[in-house]
Amino acid sequence: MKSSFCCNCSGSLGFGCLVQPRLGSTAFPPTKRKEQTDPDLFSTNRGQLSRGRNPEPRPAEASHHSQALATARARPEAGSLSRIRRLSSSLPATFRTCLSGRRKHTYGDGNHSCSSLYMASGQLSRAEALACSGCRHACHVMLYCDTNTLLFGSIPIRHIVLMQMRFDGLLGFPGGFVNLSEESLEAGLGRELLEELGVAFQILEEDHVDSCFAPASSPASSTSPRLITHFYTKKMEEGQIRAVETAAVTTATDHGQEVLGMVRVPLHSTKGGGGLASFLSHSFVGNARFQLLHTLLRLHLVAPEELREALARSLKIQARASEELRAALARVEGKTNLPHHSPAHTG
Ligand SMILES: O=c1[nH]cnc2c1ncn2[C@H]1C[C@H](O)[C@@H](COP(=O)(O)OP(=O)(O)O)O1
Repeated sequence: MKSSFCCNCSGSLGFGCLVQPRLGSTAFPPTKRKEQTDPDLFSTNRGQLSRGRNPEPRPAEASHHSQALATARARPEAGSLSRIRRLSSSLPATFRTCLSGRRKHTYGDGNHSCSSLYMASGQLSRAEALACSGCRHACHVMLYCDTNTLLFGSIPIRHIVLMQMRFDGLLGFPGGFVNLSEESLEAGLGRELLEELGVAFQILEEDHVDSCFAPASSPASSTSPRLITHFYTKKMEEGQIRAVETAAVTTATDHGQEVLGMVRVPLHSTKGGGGLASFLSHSFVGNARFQLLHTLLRLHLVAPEELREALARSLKIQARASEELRAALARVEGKTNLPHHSPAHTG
């Protein structure tokens, strides 16, 4: 998570080493990603100006520019970056602040946000994201593999998907902030992965899935530069995933500090309604839950109907948890019915 480039890893695990031998890190080469895509529950309309299934009214003066921008985004090759910049400079001032990264983005009735005004769910193309000089950038990756392992000898696990428990108690993907003045998105992500997982990865541009304006973490953060999160996926072999899990607790410099542990996402459902539903009811950092859900569908790791069911159960689990928390808080505040606290036993 921090930018120090220290690694005290053990020897190579046989996938080739991408860092200095003295670092002795495990390393994984790039993999060619051939992932299927399809229309899904969480359509992101990547690279388009459409605002999804519930379009909001668009100010008339913006529509001409928006159409031109849409065309530029739709054809990301051949000078589109400069074209997007040129077009954005001709946008009304309120629209320009969106692209320049400052979070002052109210328009008209004040209810629209940069992401909802003319971008679907805050989604933006890679070129547009890179053109945002005033934005901060963070990259995260979902590492996953297929598996034949059976839980309790009968429940197929099907896929291993890695996330991590962060220092702040939230679930997220490995990765972190990237400094675009010093490194590319992928190089920065590789640096973060080395720190957090103790493994050198070569993440490629073709592993990039989407870029998105992050939701504001608090009202107080409304004046700070906007954060764009870039999301990647990387399919690996099961042995490589196991090696990552081992390195993450043995050689990663961030282990026990910024990263409290790697976790596998349970994709199955137990008879009692646990598994994926329980996992989804936990707290996630930023838009990590959305990234997970979208990717599970996009890669066909979970069927849409299974996911719907898990989400419905998840809401019930959360409602129950809210009740428990409210009751616990009432007990703590009222200091009634608390378990009797006795001095430590001395034996
Ligand atoms: O998994 C994630 N998905 C989307 N956004 C994320 C995720 N993890 C963190 N974030 C957001 C919120 C954080 O403030 C920034 C930076 O990420 P982080 O991993 O905390 O960065 P450092 O390791 O401290 O560089 O991105």
